[in-house]
Parts: sequence; C-alpha cells; structure tokens
Amino acid sequence: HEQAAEEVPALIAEISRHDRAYYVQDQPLISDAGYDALRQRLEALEARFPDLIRPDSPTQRVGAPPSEKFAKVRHRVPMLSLSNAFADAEIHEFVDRIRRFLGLEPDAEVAFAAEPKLDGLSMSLVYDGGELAFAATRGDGAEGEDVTANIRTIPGIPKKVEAKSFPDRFEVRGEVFMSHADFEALNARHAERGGKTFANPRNAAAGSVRQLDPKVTAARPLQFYAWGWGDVSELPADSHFAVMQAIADWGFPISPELRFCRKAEELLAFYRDIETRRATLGYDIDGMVYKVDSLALQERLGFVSRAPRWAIAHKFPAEKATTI
Ligand SMILES: Cc1c[n+]2nc(N)[nH]c2nc1OC(C)C
Repeated sequence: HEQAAEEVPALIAEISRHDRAYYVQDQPLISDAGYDALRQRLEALEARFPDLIRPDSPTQRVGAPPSEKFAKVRHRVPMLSLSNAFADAEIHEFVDRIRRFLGLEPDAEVAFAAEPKLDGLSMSLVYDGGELAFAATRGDGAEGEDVTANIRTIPGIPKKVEAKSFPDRFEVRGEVFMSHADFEALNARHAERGGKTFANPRNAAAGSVRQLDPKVTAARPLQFYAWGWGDVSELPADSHFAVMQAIADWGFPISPELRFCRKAEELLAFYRDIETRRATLGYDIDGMVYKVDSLALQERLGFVSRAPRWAIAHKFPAEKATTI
C-alpha cells in the first residue's frame, strides 16, 4: 500500500502533464498506447486502494478542461465517454449484463447498431429552425468550446438543413476527422513551407478545429461523420439505426459502415471484418462502437457513472504509428 501511495500521486502528475500537452498545446508528448497504459495503471491502483483516489485524479473527470481561447458552451445533454472493452469475452459480458439488467432470458436476442469508432474529435452541432446555431467540442463532457465559426467551414456539415421535414430544434453529434490522404498532403505542404507538421490525423484535425482564425480552418481538409444526437425536440423512430438514417436524410454524412446487428455474434463478426479492412478505410479508427438499437431499452439501461450502460467501445490493439 505504501508503494502505491507513492506511485498514485506520481501517476496523477504525469497524466495531467500529458493532458495539458495534448489538450492545450495540441502537441502530445506520448503515444496513445503509452497514455492508455498510464491511465490503466492508475485505474488499477485506485481500484485496489480506493483510499488513494484523489478528487483531482484524471479518473474522476471526463475529457479535457476547455481551453480559455474559446467561449464556453454548456451541453444540454452531457457528452459522456464510452467504456472500453478489449477482449471478446468482455463483449459477451457487456451483452449478458444488458440482458440481466433488463430481466431478459439468457438467450434473448438484443439488437445493436454498430460502426467503426473514428479517431477524431467529438463535436456537438446544435440546429435551430434547421440553421446551425452553434458547434462545440466535448470539453469536459458538461462544457465544451464554442468552435462554430471554424466548424461552419467544413463542407460536409450543413449550414442550413434542406430536407422536407426535420425537428425544429435538434443536436447532431459526431466525429470531425481528417483522412489519411488529406493528412499526408497537408503535412507535405507544411513541410515544404517549413511549417508545423502533425504527428497523426487526429492531432491535425484537433489543431485545425481549434484555430482562432476560421480562415485557417477553412484551408484544412476536415470531414465529419455523425454518430448520434444530443438534445432533440422529437425523435423520428425508436431505433438508433433508424434515427441515424433520418439524420442522413437531413443532410449529414454518417459512416458508410454503420450496420444493424440482430444479435451479439454479429458484432464480433463485424469487428473482425473491419479489423481486416482497417488499413483500407482511408481514415484512423481505434475500435468499434456497439449501441443497443432500441431507444426504449437505452432509456431503461441509462448510464453507469460517466459512460452509458447501453454502449461500449471495442478497441483494436494499438496500431503501429501512422507513417509520416
Ligand atoms: C462518445 C461516443 C463516440 N462515438 N463514436 C462513435 N462512432 N459512436 C460514438 N458514440 C459515442 O457516445 C454515444 C454512445 C453516446
């Protein structure tokens, strides 16, 4: 215990240092796998010795502290993170826990919506009367940064919804990302001008979104895929998959790999399918996301502390560094 009592504060200090470098300077000091390992070590020690948990521990908050460069936006519905699974067994546990929680038979089938988890930055887009009112980063989950002027420059994001019917007020959530091809071309342009090159597409996307000058963002090749919603005045269906089709009808790009899976076995088959095609997708992903499709069941399942009980991210083993 006394060895842990020394290691925990050191881990908290080191992880906080990496958080600042990553979220404030957009320039991480450590690889994602290295960062994950620090987090997992801290979580393991805190689980073993709960008395060592400190309120300032990174495990006690979600996401990054919003920077002071941008105005703050309070999310009407918190933007929470996903719990992670690494082994197939954890996915079977995830589904079993859902069935138990819902009082379903052990062999009852639960349908899911599944798609690759893009390695970009989460974005909340709020529309009033079909017009983009504001766009905000996730921030710490409760409050994000107002990056509306920058997000308006992304071609894939509707400034004004042209569909025949849509809710008066709705919030679309998704991932802003940069494709491999656009990332290589951007780095080549910056390198030949002696400018700043980026370590990977996610840093390039984050750095491009958090520019104070929207003209700089406008010159960066950013894309957006919607993966969900937040505060919506009315929902067109009781199925995640069906609502995503409606969001696509409103003019938002969604993942071409979004699939409806009738049962858990299909999730694992899909995971392996995407894992074999991962290098050909043209953008970075770090796993798959599975969501219970029925919104009524999602409502009953709710959230566990910070992450939904009804969704999980199934991560791939850390990939070799993106070639520069
Ligand atoms: C944080 C998050 C991130 N992602 N990424 C995808 N593709 N879906 C998705 N869903 C999320 O959260 C919902 C389960 C609420």
